[in-house]
Amino acid sequence: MWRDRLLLAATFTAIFSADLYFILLPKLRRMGQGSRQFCSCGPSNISLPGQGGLATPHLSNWTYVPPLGALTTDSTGSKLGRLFAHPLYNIQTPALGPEEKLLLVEQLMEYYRKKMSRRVDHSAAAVSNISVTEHEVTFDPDASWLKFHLGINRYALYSRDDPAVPQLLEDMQGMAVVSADYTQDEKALKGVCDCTQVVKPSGHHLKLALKMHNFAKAMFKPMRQQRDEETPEDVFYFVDLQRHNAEIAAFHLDRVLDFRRVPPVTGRLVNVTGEILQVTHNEDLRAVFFTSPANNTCFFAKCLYVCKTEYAVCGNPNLLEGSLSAYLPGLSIAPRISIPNPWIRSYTFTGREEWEVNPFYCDTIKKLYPYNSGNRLLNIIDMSIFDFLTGNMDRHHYEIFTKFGDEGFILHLDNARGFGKHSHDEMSILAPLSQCCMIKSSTLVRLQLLARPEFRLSDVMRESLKEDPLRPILTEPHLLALDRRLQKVLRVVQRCIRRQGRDEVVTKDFAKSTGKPQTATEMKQTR
Ligand SMILES: Nc1ncnc2c1ncn2[C@@H]1O[C@H](COP(=O)(O)OP(=O)(O)OP(=O)(O)O)[C@@H](O)[C@H]1O
Ligand SMILES: [Mn+2]
Repeated sequence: MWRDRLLLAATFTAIFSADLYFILLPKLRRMGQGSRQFCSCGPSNISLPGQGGLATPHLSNWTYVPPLGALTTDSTGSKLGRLFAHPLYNIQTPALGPEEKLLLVEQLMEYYRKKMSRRVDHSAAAVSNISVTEHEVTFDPDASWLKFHLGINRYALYSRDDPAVPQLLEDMQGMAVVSADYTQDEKALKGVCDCTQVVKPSGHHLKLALKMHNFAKAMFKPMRQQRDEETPEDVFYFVDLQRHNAEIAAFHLDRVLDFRRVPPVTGRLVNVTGEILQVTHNEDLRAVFFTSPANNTCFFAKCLYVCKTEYAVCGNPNLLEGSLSAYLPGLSIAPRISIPNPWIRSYTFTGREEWEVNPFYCDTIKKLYPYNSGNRLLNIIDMSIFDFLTGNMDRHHYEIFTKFGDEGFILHLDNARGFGKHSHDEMSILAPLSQCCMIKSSTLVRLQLLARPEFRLSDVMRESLKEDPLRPILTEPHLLALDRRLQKVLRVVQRCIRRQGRDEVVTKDFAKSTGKPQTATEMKQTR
């Protein structure tokens, strides 16, 4: 009996020691290593992309800093908070030299001071013949939109913890609108569309530039479709409506993916009478306003095939939902060029582009400047993943800032044709990825993270979109489609790896561009 007890005690001690040695101790050691790995006290050795191209700097230069700001805290067990606190989302770029910033403070202030003085002259002249509500405009050098402009650098439009971004979203939601006008591209068009072509030249959509009382400017796209309406099957992507909620959701998705290539976008209820009709100096814009039989104030786009009143948008009776996208710095101070997407679609009923019929299309592209070196092709592939997730087939061009030359990031502007069909995944949008079989390592690890249940893409997007005043921005089926599509992206990558090997497919954020940065003229010649 006594011997039995001794035997039992000895057995338990042995089991406990084995457990301690083989399981608990290694676990503790791993935890210890883990906290050292991501500490802010020295160079990081995260097993992530290692080589660092120009648009993704070398990791040994990057340091982990604890998350900052309301967007990144995790006091309530939020998945988004945990995502943004993850080491992958806290790798800081090295200190930026003046050449790596888009704008210099003095240059920007001077530019806007001049613009302000011109505005005073203009409004004084304009009041004489039309009754426009004149609002006070004040130039605030500390305004969030100026801080956003000043934060743009060669890596992204804003940094993760930049407090100017949430501030800018808040300002765009609540500030008084002091003027409204057509956007530049719409003015260039002067309401004319060539209807012999299926594709309009540009910008026949209802979109306006709104200016706030602190001189902030935003592009307004009104609501044209209910959240739960799906694009009918027989509608071509190029005649599909633009969706204000797609613009908003795309900004959030781009931030969740950590690209930061979409300017900040927020939803807002706009008073079409008080904040557009009564503050515009543009006679053409005033002329497209009318009152509907239901006594709602409406306006329509001045273009041949959407100028009819049945295509108008109406307030209820004055309030209308829309997206507001923060303007980028003007082209005269921060020039950008627009480059045709190599995977452009034909924009006709019958046409086929080469990429649709030639499975080796990418081999040709890889040899062509500027896709033959640097990050450009990988950035196009990032963009195709982004567009596939939203279902946007309308990426005919992309824009880059000329200042950063070939190594600059690609702007993801105009996302309004995404989120049209939740029940369909348009695999052809992924053609750059599936045909080139290349992906940045940094993009892949983030996608893998977002596929895990603890960070599930639909969950972090649902949470992020709750911050918008027009919530809910996406219906549940659209949110769930994001998870399904993410799995499809990962499957395409897996297939590539199986065929070609990991080293060929997963690019360690790419080698440096071999050539010197090109001038704008050189770049234009290649278009
Ligand atoms: N946030 C922004 N700041 C500054 N310019 C912008 C911004 N968003 C868009 N633009 C400019 O306005 C142009 C038209 O915008 P957008 O593409 O969103 O409208 P669109 O009606 O779909 O035009 P298009 O038919 O040319 O695609 C863009 O190509 C871009 O140059
Ligand atoms: Mn467009």
